[in-house]
Amino acid sequence: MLEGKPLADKMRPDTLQDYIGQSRAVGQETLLRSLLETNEIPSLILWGPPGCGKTTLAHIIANNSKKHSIRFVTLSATNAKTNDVRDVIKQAQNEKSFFKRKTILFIDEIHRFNKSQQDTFLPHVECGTITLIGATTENPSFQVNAALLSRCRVIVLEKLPVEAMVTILMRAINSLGIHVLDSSRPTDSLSHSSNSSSEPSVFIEDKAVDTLAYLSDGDARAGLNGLQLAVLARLSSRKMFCKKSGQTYSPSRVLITENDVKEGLQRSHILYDRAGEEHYNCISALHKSMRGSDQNASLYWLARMLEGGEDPLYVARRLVRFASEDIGLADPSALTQAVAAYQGCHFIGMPECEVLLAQCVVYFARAPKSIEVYNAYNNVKACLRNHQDPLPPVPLHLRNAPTRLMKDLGYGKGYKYNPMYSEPVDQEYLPEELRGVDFFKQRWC
Ligand SMILES: Nc1ncnc2c1ncn2[C@@H]1O[C@H](COP(=O)(O)OP(=O)(O)OP(=O)(O)O)[C@@H](O)[C@H]1O
Repeated sequence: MLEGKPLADKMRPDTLQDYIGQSRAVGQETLLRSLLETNEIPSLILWGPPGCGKTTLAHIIANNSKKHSIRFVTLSATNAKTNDVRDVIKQAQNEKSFFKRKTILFIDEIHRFNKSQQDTFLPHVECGTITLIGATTENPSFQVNAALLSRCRVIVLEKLPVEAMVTILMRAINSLGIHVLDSSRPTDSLSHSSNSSSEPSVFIEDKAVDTLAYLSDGDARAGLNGLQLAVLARLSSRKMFCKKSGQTYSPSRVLITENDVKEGLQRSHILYDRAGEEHYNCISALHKSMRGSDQNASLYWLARMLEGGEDPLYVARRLVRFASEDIGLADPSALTQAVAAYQGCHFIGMPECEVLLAQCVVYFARAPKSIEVYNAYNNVKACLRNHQDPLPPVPLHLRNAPTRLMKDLGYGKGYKYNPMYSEPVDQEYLPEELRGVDFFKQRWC
């Protein structure tokens, strides 16, 4: 549950029953609630502060619409182009005329579209080709075209109150299997709980939950991601190297305190999707920055991953690969550095191991680079894979001859044992048909 997507995305509710707070907008007696229940969705502008549930409400409407065969298309104004909007509208027109299917178009951060982009969908909202749902943190009176605004119902969502935040956090805490510790009975349940599994039991102080709910300032995403980072940070620093025994010791219980959640909250805006695209984008940026010998960029991408909750061992594994792939024989000790950094991370965990990785990353950015071995090895692989006939036999003189029969068959015959010669030995080591090839110079495709 803690791996992969940010917790806030995983906890996004699918139904109105699980949508907490916002009773003024979607409470039992509201017009919007009855429209949603009868699936008569008008064009809407959802206006509210970050993390209060605008996208979540759109997601609930989407879920409901799909049950009624209504298409739900999402675009984000941060990266969609006018042509993307035109494509959606064209398809909506086809769906409407050929299959009588309605289309709801959700535009996140609609205020980022300029006036002429917003004008693109105005006539199509007017004639009912699309139902528009726009989400914005900005006052729509200033950021949405007056003509478009007049065709949409504006729904004002409020900053989530502390009680709603507690409910949302508690739901996540329960689904993560975390136990809440009653601070009026200090460490009681912590010391009496038994745990036979290899996974540690995670506890959170009740006052840490209250503090997190309070400090999230009505932003459920910040609260949930802050919780996730606090738990991840505690779990990775759980492994301690026990100097006396020389072994890794992992306590079976982990306690999340008020300080942990405060720290998690401070970093919640940089939490990123550890299984998604961002994870691969960042590691690729790190790899390329080191390859380009840019020590500042290398450190930046490293910190962005670690601060975002990345597993330090994942980064360390990439460094081991980099040491050979990009530095290679230009500095063979790079591999030793990378393996040492990997082991160091394994012993001490986060946050202590971050400086080990930083040292290694800067070493690599500054190191001379050579892809000679990497290229040559790829050539050998290509040579083997492209070989049409059966692969050539191992030359007889290179074969081992542990039995009499093998000796009689000529195994090892004529082999020149190099240490016996004071001069370079003239001897072939490749199969006959490859004599003279140079994998370091020739290129195999
Ligand atoms: N009212 C709510 N009930 C339950 N969970 C909520 C609610 N509002 C937000 N959340 C949780 O917070 C996460 C973030 O909310 P959401 O993406 O809907 O915010 P938003 O208002 O669209 O924010 P932004 O403007 O930053 O995009 C959701 O994935 C969900 O887990």
